[in-house]
Amino acid sequence: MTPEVKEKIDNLVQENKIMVFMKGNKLMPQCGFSNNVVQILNTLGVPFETVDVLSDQDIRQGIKEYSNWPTIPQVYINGEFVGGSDILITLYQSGELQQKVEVALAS
Ligand SMILES: N[C@@H](CCC(=O)N[C@@H](CS)C(=O)NCC(=O)O)C(=O)O
Ligand code: FES
Repeated sequence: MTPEVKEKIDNLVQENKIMVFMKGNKLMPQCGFSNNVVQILNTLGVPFETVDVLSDQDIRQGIKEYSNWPTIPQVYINGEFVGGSDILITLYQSGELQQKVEVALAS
């Protein structure tokens, strides 16, 4: 990943309390895994930003290196990598995601 791509990702995860790297966008997810994440965050009713990695190959590859995580989607909360679809589902079901989000939005 170039320094420019790293800086772009740094800015995205620092400027948005909940940042989602996904395929497609909120209104039209282009993959079921990305759709899972969007549906969970919509259900929680929290504000979140998204980046469509299908329209930015540098970010698509860069975010995997940045997070040391091989797949999309990737969710960041308060600048911290939380996980992909499976992890979000688990955290949502246990109530931990609500907690994390509340802490992040209050900070
Ligand atoms: N088990 C993963 C599923 C995500 C996944 O397998 N993503 C694949 C297919 S969308 C991926 O990102 N492949 C690499 C790529 O498309 O760049 C999760 O929990 O997020
Ligand atoms: S785009 Fe095929 S599984 Fe995500």
